Amino acid sequence: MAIPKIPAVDLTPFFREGYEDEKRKIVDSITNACSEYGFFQIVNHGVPLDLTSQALKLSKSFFESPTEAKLKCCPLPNAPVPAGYNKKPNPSYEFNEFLIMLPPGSDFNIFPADPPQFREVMEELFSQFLKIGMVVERILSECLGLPPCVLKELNDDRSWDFLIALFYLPATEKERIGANPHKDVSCFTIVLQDEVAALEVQKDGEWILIAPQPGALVVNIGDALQVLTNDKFKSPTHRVLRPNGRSRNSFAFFHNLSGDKWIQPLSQFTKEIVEQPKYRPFLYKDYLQKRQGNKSKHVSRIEDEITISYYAIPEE
Ligand SMILES: O=C(O)CCC(=O)C(=O)O
Ligand SMILES: [Fe+2]
Repeated sequence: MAIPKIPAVDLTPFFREGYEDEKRKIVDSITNACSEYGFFQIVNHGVPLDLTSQALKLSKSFFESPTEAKLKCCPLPNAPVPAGYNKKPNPSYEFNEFLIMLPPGSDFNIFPADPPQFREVMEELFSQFLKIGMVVERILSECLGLPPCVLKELNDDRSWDFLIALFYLPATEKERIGANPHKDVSCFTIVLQDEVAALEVQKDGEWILIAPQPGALVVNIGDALQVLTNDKFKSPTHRVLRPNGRSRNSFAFFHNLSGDKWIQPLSQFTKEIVEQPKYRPFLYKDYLQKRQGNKSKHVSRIEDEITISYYAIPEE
């Protein structure tokens, strides 16, 4: 069997005091993976595996439930993010259904009433993603050669993070795309995938599979970190192909910044190393809204979508 190109890194040392050499090795492998692919995988991340498998099972049975049951979970009209059940408009260029969740306790969250444990399991999964997100944030700061608290000090507001449960139908003869090639708006994203191989990252024009590994979580860099690091870590283009003969489900957790934050390349990646900033300052919320706008257009062409290059300063 071919060795997966994006293997999983064992985070155990980060949950212990000491082990400085081991931690440094992990930081090195993650730095390499981020520079090469913008993706890495983690195991022994502290998120309980019985929780991840229960959440995957519950989400699958929700998406397989009758349409009327799912439509009871439609987003509220005034929600800032369409929390609840969404299905791509038809005709559409992608084929997935998803359930958006805001942090536990948000008034906008809408969960199916049945089974009764659905809400509790998803809220617990959210809390676990928040926790591992903060560990990953520290590790990424170190990968960037910064003190571990830099990203937390820049933004400690976790209320803009959100979690999406995704469901992809099997491929048909005509349609194979589950999620179109895209880059995430987040600072970084953590993905829990089931055992179906479908997620791919683009590198040098080739699509590379993020092979599912038991117990692993996938992490990818998002646009916000690309801007903050002035392109030192780039947000990778990735896509999901619908599998043959079966459905796939996954969760994507977006570790964001506060929407009210103005973002621009940090001085550590510009002034301090005599580099010109590659992006002009912008309000993170502004970008989130523009990207949301891409999604809700009924007929959309990928070329027409707004991406992070909207804020790029043209090179002289
Ligand atoms: O389903 C997946 O594995 C990834 C989904 C994704 O890329 C996204 O929601 O941004
Ligand atoms: Fe994505």
